[in-house]
Amino acid sequence: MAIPYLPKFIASDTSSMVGPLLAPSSAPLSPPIFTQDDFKKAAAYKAVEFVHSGMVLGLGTGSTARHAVDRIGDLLRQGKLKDIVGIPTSKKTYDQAVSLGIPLSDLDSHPVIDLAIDGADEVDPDLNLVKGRGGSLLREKMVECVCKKFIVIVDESKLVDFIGGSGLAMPVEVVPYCWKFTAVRLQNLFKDSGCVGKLRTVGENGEPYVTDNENYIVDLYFNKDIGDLNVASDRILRLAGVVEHGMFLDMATTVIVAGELGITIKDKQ
Ligand SMILES: O=C[C@H](O)[C@H](O)[C@H](O)COP(=O)(O)O
Repeated sequence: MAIPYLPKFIASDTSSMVGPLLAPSSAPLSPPIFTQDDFKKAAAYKAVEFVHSGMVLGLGTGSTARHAVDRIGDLLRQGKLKDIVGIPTSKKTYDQAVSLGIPLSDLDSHPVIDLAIDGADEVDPDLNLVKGRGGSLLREKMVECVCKKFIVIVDESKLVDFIGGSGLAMPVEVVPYCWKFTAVRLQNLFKDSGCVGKLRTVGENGEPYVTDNENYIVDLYFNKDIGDLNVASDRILRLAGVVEHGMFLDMATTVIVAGELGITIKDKQ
């Protein structure tokens, strides 16, 4: 069901809206132009409506999740939310939450989480996800697999017909030791899907990207559907040297999608 969201969204925060939304009413009527970031923010704000005082919250990572974390910080500052405990899913989110004064803890002290809100790189029709293109998949999965409710927030560009369907990376976190050996083994698992595995690098010299957990990431690219996702997951996780992969299967309880037509809320059946 598509819910018209723009009037509420505009009313809640106009400070970062693009020009046409702020045009005076006397201006000639033209269709509002929304950026992808506007959609991310709209989805994030809608998700934060599910947050209640006293909750233990998984705080996601990425350009969409950071809007949710900002919003939670705002509501705490305004006194509209109280007694929140945040469990950040990355060092970056930890820093953001600290800067906003959100009280934080970890899974050792809070092994059960009421609600997590996070972005995703791909969402398939069954609400399976690809996550980790920002490199935070391991901590995200650790936090989000112990949530009573996991709300995923995306703009409509993240919807795919099948996992891998965007043609972009499905990240796998691997230990640095003999990463090439592991990358080749990963690639060989999915030969039939034309899999290519590439070490994620940063900077001009192509240094390996290092995760918060001091590991590397091998990005897998497919040119075909990889078939049964649970089988694929098991095969990846059985390889020594693999720490975790970015397929989040059967974990999302709700996906909030923002796009040209408004906000759509999809609940896990
Ligand atoms: O590692 C990064 C996370 O999984 C992000 O949640 C995911 O990549 C989506 O990020 P963004 O909201 O920036 O598209």
